[in-house]
This record gives sequence, structure tokens and C-alpha cells, in this order.
Amino acid sequence: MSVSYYKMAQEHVWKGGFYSALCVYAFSCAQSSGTLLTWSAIVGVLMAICFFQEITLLIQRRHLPPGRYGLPLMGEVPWFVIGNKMNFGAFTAERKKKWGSIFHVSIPFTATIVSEQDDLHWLFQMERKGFVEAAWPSSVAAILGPGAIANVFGEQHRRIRSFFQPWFSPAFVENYLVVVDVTVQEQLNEWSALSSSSTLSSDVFKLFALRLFFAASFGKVDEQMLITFHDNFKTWLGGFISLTGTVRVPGSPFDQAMAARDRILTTIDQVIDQFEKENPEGSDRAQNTVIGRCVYASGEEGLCFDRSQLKDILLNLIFAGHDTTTGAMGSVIYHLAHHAEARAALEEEINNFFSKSTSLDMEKLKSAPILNAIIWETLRVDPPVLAGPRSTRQDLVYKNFRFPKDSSIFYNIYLAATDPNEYKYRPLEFDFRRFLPQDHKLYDPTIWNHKEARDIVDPAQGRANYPIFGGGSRSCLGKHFALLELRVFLVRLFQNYELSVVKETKVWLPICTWNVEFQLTKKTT
Ligand code: HEM
Repeated sequence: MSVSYYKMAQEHVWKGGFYSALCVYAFSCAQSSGTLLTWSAIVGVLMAICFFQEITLLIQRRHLPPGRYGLPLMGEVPWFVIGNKMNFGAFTAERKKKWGSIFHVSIPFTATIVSEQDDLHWLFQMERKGFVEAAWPSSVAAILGPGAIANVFGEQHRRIRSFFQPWFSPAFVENYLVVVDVTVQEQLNEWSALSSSSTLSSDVFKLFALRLFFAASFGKVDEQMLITFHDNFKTWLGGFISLTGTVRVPGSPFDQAMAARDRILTTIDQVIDQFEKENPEGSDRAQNTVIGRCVYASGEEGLCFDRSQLKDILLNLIFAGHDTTTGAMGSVIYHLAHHAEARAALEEEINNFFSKSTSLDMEKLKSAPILNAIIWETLRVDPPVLAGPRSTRQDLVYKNFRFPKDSSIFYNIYLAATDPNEYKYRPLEFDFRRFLPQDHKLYDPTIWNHKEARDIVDPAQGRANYPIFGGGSRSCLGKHFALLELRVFLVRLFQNYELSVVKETKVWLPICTWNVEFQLTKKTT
């Protein structure tokens, strides 16, 4: 019997004992008072049922992952919302400490969390073999839509991925460098002008990330359309946390998200119509942009998107392509505002590596050690996506736990990326030096030369000990594009501007980030 199973049994026995005590009390009341007899008998019967259910649950749960079910209907929501203030990291870390690396949570749907490198590795392997599949909670699946990449499976999913892969491959992403650089420089200039009269909030990153995504993958940016997307995607994202499931209670976040989805699809429809009108098949933008490739996909790779699937795919791409990078920008700004030594080292490296007046070099961006270590470390301590959802397609057994068919499993990115077995030195703290090359002058072998702590973890490999961009057959399509955006953003920001952060708030869900209020001032030299 594993220790965690023993703890789970203890909980049931404790609860059973509590119910029994209430039963005894109810029956003693019944004996001593004639008027209370009926009520006491009812309470006694109810307690007996609870006790029986608890014992049945205990028997049924033999070999299932441990954890608590919490209250009827609400599960552990009160603990999560009130006790942990929606802090997903602390909530799951507490449970991991109690139950071990595999445990279930009920917030309010019940899912098993797997949280260590070998668990994630196992899950990704099972996915490759087709034994588990992606499965978002039904409310998220509904707002994404049936045609979204996240909601298609098997052969169709594989085809869609290989259709898009070339446009986001490391080699191809280099083609986006110039447009990203120009967009970043214009944006920073605009922000610094606005900053002279008021502070800016993280909200500006959302519009910025949308602009970057459209400039690179659609080849054109329509400002009015961007604002429409910005406003509607904000409401849409609110539907990720739905306490009413897929029930459209008027005014609930899910109801509002579904309404925002309709508006987003209408705008996407207009974007497609406009694109087709301006760019006939065979034209330059039809052949050389992501949208062109989607619109004229017919027949390629056995794919032929009808309009409704095309809209769901574009909605999925626009969401994935901007909300995560929005989160990463807020977090990196926060960490650099709070770690003066990291910021000074970054500024020095930028001055030595990159010229203000010439265009940026992709190889230098990829190899600048401090720049990259800061990005990797920000994403490690504040992973924008906290967990990835899966469901078993057949009964599975792992580490002596049973996962019946259709079990919901979430791989916990945050716990895996802060696991003290992998990151021995201050795993919860931001310290970019852990990802520096060993011959770097800021690399201190007396701290970082734990074999386990550094030699094994190479963020660029994207293994299960650094699952920030997911893993298995659903690993992030836009990873290299996202890294490009963050690298250019930081270089141009610290080359030309002074940054001051005046306020910050941590946000855990649906995207993990720091909401910051900040000011930018143009450097004089
Ligand atoms: C810092 C930025 C980003 C982070 C941390 C991130 C993270 C992730 C993660 C963890 C997954 C896996 C989800 C799962 O296991 O189900 C994922 C999938 C995905 N990402 Fe990203 N992402 C980022 C940026 C982007 C960008 C910029 C794009 C598009 C241009 C993008 C497109 C996608 C797509 C399409 C998928 C779904 C793949 C599939 O279902 O097959 N991501 N991302």
C-alpha cells in the first residue's frame, strides 16, 4: 500500500468515524426525547447512508490516484477560491506534498494531476501511442469550437499540424524577424510617448501581441479589426473558468464567452472575405502567409477546410498566438523590474551584442546567453500555460495507479518546472543564472554544478523537465515564433528605453502572468 493511498484511507476512516459519531448522537437524542424521535431517526438514517457511501467510495477507489472529492457539486472549489485565492500553484503544490506526484483534484470537475518529469514523459508516450488524447473541459472545448486544432484528433489532427508546421519551423520563423522588429520598435516608441502623461498597464501587451501575430502571419494589420479582436478575446478568455460548465446562465462568464465567440467568428468571416477579395489564389499573399495558406488549403495534405472549420482553426491560432505571449511579456517585465542584477547584465549584453541602428541578427538573438536565460527562467517560474488536459482512451496502469478509460488527466507544467528534484537550487525563485552556459562569467559552479540541477535540464530541448511549451503530439506549434517575439521585444526595449514598474499583481488563471503598470522613458544616450 503506497503512503498516499494510506493517507486517503485515513481520510475516509476519519470521515466514517465522524458520521458514526453523529449517528450515535442522533440515536441517543431519539432515546432521551420523544419529540425528537422522528428527526433523530431521519438524521441517523442520513448519516448511515453517508457512512456507507464513504466506505463504498473507499473500496471503489482502491488503486485510483489519491485526493479529495470535497463537497457535493462544488468539489474543492471553496478551498481553491477562498483558501488558496485561486493560486493554482500553491493549491496543487499543497496536494502534491500530501499525496505524492500523482493525485486528483475536484475544482469542480475531477481530474488527476501528474506533476513530475517521469509522469509527464509517460503521459506523452501514451499520447503518441494513441492511448490518451487531448480533452479540454467541456466549457473550454465549446468556446474553442468543434473545428479548433485543440478539438480534433487522430489522423485529422496530424494532418492539420503538418500543414501548419512549416510556417512555424525554426528556419521559417526567421522570415518574420524584420516585420516583428519593425512592429516592436514602432510599438515601444508609441508607448514611451504615452508614458510621458500616464502609466501603461499589461493590457497594452494584448493588443501588441495581436498586432505582432497579424503582422507576421497575415502580412497585414487592420487597426479597427485588432481592437475588435482585443475586446472580444478578453471576454472570450473569461469563459475558460466556468463554474456553470456549458450551461449558458445569462450573464455568466461562459454565456458572455459564447457571445464573444460569435462576434469573433463574424470578424474572422469578414477577414476571410476581405482577404479573398484582395488576394486571389496564386497571388503573393495567398501563397506566402498563414491566412493565405488556410484560405486556399483545398486538397493539400488531404485537407479541405469548410468555412466553419476554417473559422475555428483561425480562432484557435489567434488565441494561442497572442494570449500566451501577452502573459510572458508581463512576467518578464515584472522579473526584470525586481532583479536589478539580471537587468544590468541583460543591458550590458545587449549593448555588446546588438547595434541600435542595424537590423537584428537571428543567430545572435538565439545565442545571446543572458537574454535567453532570462526568457527561459521567466517562463519556468511563471509558465503562461499552467497545465495541459488529456483523457484516457482505454484503461491504463501507471505507478500502481489505475486510470480507467475516459479518466481526465492534467499534466501540471508549473509543478514540473519547479520540481525540487530537477531544480535543486531555490526551485521557486527567479534566478536566470541556472540556464547560463557553464563557461559564462556569471555562472558560479559552486551553486549550479549539481549534476541533476543543470546538466539534465536544457530548456531548448523541451523535455518533460521543462514542459513550458507542452509535449507529446500536441507540443506548441508557435514556440519558435513566441521566442522570437520575446527576444526582439527585450532587445529593443532595453537598448532604447528606461523601464519603471509602479504596480504589479499576480494572475494565475486562465493565463499565468504578472499584470504590471509601467512607464517607459527614452534613453538619452
Ligand atoms: C510563450 C508563449 C507560448 C506558450 C508558453 C505556449 C504553450 C503551449 C502549450 C503548453 C501547448 C500544449 C497544450 C496541450 O498540451 O494541449 C501549446 C499548444 C499550442 N500552441 Fe502554444 N504557446 C505559446 C505561444 C504560441 C504561439 C505564438 C502560437 C502560434 C503562433 C502557438 C500555437 C499553439 C498551437 C496551435 C497549439 C496547439 C497544438 C495542438 O493541439 O496540436 N503557441 N502551446
